[in-house]
Amino acid sequence: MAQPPVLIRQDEVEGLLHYKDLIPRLEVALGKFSKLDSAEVIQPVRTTVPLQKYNGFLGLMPAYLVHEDILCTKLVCFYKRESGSTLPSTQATVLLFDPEYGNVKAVMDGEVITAKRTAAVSAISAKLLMPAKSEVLTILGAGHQALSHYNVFTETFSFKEVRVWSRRKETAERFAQSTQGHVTVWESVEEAVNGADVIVTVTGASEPVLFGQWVKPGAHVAAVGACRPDWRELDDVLMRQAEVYVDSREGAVAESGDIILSGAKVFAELGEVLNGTRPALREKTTVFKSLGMGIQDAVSAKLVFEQWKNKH
Ligand SMILES: NC(=O)c1ccc[n+]([C@@H]2O[C@H](COP(=O)([O-])OP(=O)(O)OC[C@H]3O[C@@H](n4cnc5c(N)ncnc54)[C@H](O)[C@@H]3O)[C@@H](O)[C@H]2O)c1
Ligand SMILES: O=C(O)[C@@H]1CCCCN1
Repeated sequence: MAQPPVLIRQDEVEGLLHYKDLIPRLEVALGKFSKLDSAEVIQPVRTTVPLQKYNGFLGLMPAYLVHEDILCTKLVCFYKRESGSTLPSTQATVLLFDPEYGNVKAVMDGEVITAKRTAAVSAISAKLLMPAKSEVLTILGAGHQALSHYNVFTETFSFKEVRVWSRRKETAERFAQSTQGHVTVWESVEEAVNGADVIVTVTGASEPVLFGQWVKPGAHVAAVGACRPDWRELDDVLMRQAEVYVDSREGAVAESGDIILSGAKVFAELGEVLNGTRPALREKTTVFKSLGMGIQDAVSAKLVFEQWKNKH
C-alpha cells in the first residue's frame, strides 16, 4: 500500500524554494512546452469553475512532464475583491503524485509556489525582452505578486530606481516599507511609469490601469493580472503597439481579456524564444502576458519535494 502523502506547510515551502534553482528549471520546462510535443509535456488549458456567489473561480491546473516523470496538479481559488477587503485574493494547494502508482506523494502549500514561480517567469521574460540598459522598474499593485516580483527582479537585475503604485496610497507605502531596498511611492500610474524601462502589472483590476500613451517606446511590460477573458489591465493602444509574448498561446487566446478584447496578435511564447525559434525583439515595446501554467507549479513542486526529502 502507498504511504500517505506528506504535508508541506507554507513556511517550509518558503524556506525550500529558491529562485536560483527555480529559474533554470522553469526555462527548461517552458522550452519543452513550446515544442508542442506531447511526448514531453502534457498540460491542458486550465479548467475554471465559476463561484458566482463569491465573485471568484476555482482553477484546476494539472500537468505531466513525461521525461522528468512529474505529475502534479494545482487547485487554486482566485477572487475579485473589493477595495479594502481583508479576504485573500488567491488560495492554492499543490498535489504531487507518484505517476506510476497514482497516489499523492505530497500535498503542499501553493501560495508561495504561485508567488515565486510567477515572478520567476516574469524575470525570465525580462531577461529576454527588457531594454539592454534598464534602470527604472515600476510595479503597479502592492500585494503578494508585487512583493515576489520585487524580490526576484532586484535579486536578478540592477535597477537604479524602483517605483510602486497602488490604488490605495497607504498600501503602496506599506509595501515600500516592507522591502529590503529603497522603493518610491507614486500616486498616479501615469507618473509612476513615466520613463520606466520595465513595468510589472500585478493588480486585481478588471479594467485597464496601464495605457499605451504613457509607456516609453522600447519598454518591457510583464502583465500578470487580468486572468479572465473579460478582464483587462492594459489598454488597446498598448496591446496593439507592443510585440506580445505569452507563456502559452492556447491559454492566452482562451483566458486573456487583454489579448482577446484588443484583438492583439501573439508574437511568440517565451519557450519559443528560449528554444531560438522566435526572436526576442528587445529594442521594441514588448508585453509579456502571463496567465500561469501547471508545468510551472509542477517543476516548483518537484524542487520543493526534493529539498524536503534531503532534510527528512
Ligand atoms: N499570471 C499568473 O500566473 C498569476 C499568478 C497569480 C496571481 N495572478 C494575478 O495577479 C494579480 C495579483 O495577485 P496578488 O496575489 O498579488 O493579489 P493581491 O490581492 O495580493 O494584490 C492585488 C493588488 O492589486 C490591487 N488591486 C485590486 N483591484 C484593483 C483594481 N481594480 N485596480 C487597481 N489595483 C487593484 C490591490 O490593491 C493590490 O495592491 C491578480 O490579478 C491575480 O489573479 C496571476
Ligand atoms: O496560474 C496561476 O496560479 C494563477 C492563479 C490565479 C489566477 C491566474 N493564474
